[in-house]
Amino acid sequence: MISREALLDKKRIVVKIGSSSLTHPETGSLNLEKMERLVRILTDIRNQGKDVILVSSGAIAVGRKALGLMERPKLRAVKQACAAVGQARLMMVYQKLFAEYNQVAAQILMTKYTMINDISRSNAKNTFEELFRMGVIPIVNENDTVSTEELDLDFGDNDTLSAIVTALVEGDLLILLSDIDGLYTDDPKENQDAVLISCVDEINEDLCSMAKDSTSSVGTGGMTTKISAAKIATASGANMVITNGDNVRHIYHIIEGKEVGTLFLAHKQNNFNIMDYITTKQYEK
Ligand SMILES: Nc1ncnc2c1ncn2[C@@H]1O[C@H](COP(=O)(O)OP(=O)(O)O)[C@@H](O)[C@H]1O
Ligand SMILES: N[C@@H](CCC(=O)OP(=O)(O)O)C(=O)O
Repeated sequence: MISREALLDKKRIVVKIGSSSLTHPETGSLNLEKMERLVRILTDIRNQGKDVILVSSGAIAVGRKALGLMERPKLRAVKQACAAVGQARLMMVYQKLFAEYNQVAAQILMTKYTMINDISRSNAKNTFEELFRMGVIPIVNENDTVSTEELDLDFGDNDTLSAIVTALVEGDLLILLSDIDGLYTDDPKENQDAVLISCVDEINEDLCSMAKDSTSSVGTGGMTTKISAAKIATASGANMVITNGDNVRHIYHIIEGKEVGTLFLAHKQNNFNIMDYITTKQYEK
């Protein structure tokens, strides 16, 4: 068994939480108790002297709920309108919760264009660094309201975005909080014989074929996008863990080197270039 001691003393940690972990499945409303525990733990980790980033989904789910839409929106303009309403509400809740612990939080909304353009990418990196110096916890999401799917200029999912952010800030640990314990040999919702994989050393085709899309009404990408995220994060030099967001204390357990979820081991590529992982029709021209 591979020791997880390598996860001890990680200095720069990115935590991503998905919409299905943030909301109650029965009603689609925010799970405030879970958010409260998450905020408390992130603040505590920040208090230990670590740099922390939260990548939070939920803008569309929260906006949808606020606007009373029963179905997941399909039309882009409706999705983008939901995100405009939901992002503001989400940040209002985060700001209130972080303020209870006297922790300053910031909002960073990114699009793929932020990464493609050298100046915006450099500005984003400098902003993250400055926020770390100031002891602030940045809360990141895709700028869904203006992201442009037509030109493949959107990330589309926050698993990939969180890995790109990890690479950008040279983070050393990415934790994906999901609605499931980790990567299984198949989607456990479809296959009862699926078995949890504890550690992944190499992301090969066999592994990719185990990861399926999401079947939830709020989640995006399922395990497919988490594998894409793992490729980026591990190549950039970060370890990545997928774990169940139901128990946010898993964040502590992971940092303590305990066996939780699925660990993807870092394999830093010497010539790692983040742009190799950001493909758009426009960029390829
Ligand atoms: N091999 C697999 N192992 C685990 N979960 C899988 C697998 N393939 C597909 N899934 C699905 O991925 C879902 C988690 O992704 P998603 O719905 O996007 O939520 P989130 O963004 O909150 O993580 C699981 O609930 C599960 O149904
Ligand atoms: N940016 C979108 C979420 C995109 C996404 O990847 O969602 P999820 O699968 O819930 O992490 C939003 O805030 O609604």
